[in-house]
Amino acid sequence: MPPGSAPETISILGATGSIGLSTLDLIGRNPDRFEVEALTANANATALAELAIRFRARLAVVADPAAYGELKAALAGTGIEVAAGPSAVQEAAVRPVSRLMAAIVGAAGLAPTLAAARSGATILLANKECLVSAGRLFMDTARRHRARVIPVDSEHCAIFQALDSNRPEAVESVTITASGGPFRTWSVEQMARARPEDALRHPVWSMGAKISIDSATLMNKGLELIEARHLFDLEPERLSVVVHPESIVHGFVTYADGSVIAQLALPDMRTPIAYALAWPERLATPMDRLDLCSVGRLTFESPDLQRFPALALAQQALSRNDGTATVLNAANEIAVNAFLQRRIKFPDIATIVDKAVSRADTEGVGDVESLEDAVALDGWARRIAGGFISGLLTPAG
Ligand SMILES: NC(=O)C1=CN([C@@H]2O[C@H](COP(=O)(O)OP(=O)(O)OC[C@H]3O[C@@H](n4cnc5c(N)ncnc54)[C@H](OP(=O)(O)O)[C@@H]3O)[C@@H](O)[C@H]2O)C=CC1
Ligand SMILES: CC(=O)[C@@H](O)[C@H](O)COP(=O)(O)O
Ligand SMILES: [Mn+2]
Repeated sequence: MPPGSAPETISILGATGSIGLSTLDLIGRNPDRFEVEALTANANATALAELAIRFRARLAVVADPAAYGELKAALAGTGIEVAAGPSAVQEAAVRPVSRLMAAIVGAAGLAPTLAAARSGATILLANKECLVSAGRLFMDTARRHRARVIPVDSEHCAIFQALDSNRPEAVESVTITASGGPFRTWSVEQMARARPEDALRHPVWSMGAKISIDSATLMNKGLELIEARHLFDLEPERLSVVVHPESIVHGFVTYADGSVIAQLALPDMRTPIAYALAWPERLATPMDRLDLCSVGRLTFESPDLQRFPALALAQQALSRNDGTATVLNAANEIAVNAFLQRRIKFPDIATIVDKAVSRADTEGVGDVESLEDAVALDGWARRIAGGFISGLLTPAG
């Protein structure tokens, strides 16, 4: 940023979460460079109010209307605007800002992030489910309204940096890495007994609960393949996953001449977030630097689709152009919640997603041409997955 420039304004959807807090950590370290416009959360009014005060936000919004009273009371006399409800989150998302961090977890992020795309915003996209649920619609909308989409997901930030935008035809393949999650070396029998606390213990990253469970099933990598397809407009055949337990290499692009361009960094989300906050500039970060001699060895292996069927399910959805990925995503959200509530076992997550996708196939999956299509298909898949969980439905009907 040139000296004397006005600060950039930033809004954060999902400010109280893991990505939201890491973003605010960087903003707090650069008070001359960034100002906060709007912060949103779901129901965590106390944490949101504290952040809004500390970062001098102009607006604080909770999606859950039941949390409005608590937020209003906590911000009384501060001059910070307060609002509640999904439509207020959407209004926060379209407030004019320099950059919008989209870090709501799950398909709940789709409507506000799509609204931001329609407003032509510069979107720092962490909310991968929005691209899984409605990737073509989202990217077409962004293109039509000249919204810029800068990836935040670590692998996609890596690919974004490794891609040569002048030579898209020279890209042979794109590979994203997976840590392998907490169960990388566990047998099927061990995984059948895995408890939520085991699955939440990620070996490398500290993240929110939903993405941590997705990492344990490897569904996260499947969602990321679909995310990459839409973000970079790549054919499914060019996309692959390699397991890399050290999580130092985040992704790489193989070019027609055999060159492989990778991005490496210690696993800390503040690095990709800093990249997105400053692109095309670079923001200084306070973390340790990668020292390859102290890391010593970088190892790689193929994902085991037998032990991790969720990845195989997502790979099948990757090559479909209809709403299969919308169904996969919604059923996964329901199954992950049920596992976290100890209502189902760990392997049931993939089984329920499989059953929901098969049911959609049998009934004929529609296309996702609009937000309404995505919301309807998402709702249908949630009901179907919920029915399977409750044992009310059988695969035959
Ligand atoms: N954490 C990470 O390191 C990474 C995360 N991502 C992606 O970023 C996104 C956020 O992940 P993460 O920060 O871990 O998630 P968290 O669970 O830590 O935070 C989620 C945020 O979304 C808010 N939220 C939850 N539900 C709703 C809703 N229905 N409406 C509005 N807001 C809601 C939460 O508010 P409240 O606190 O009130 O519940 C919270 O602010 C996900 O899509 C994830 O896949 C991608 C790469 C890495
Ligand atoms: C930090 C990040 O980008 C996560 O999506 C991460 O990739 C999760 O770890 P896994 O590689 O285990 O899924
Ligand atoms: Mn990732």
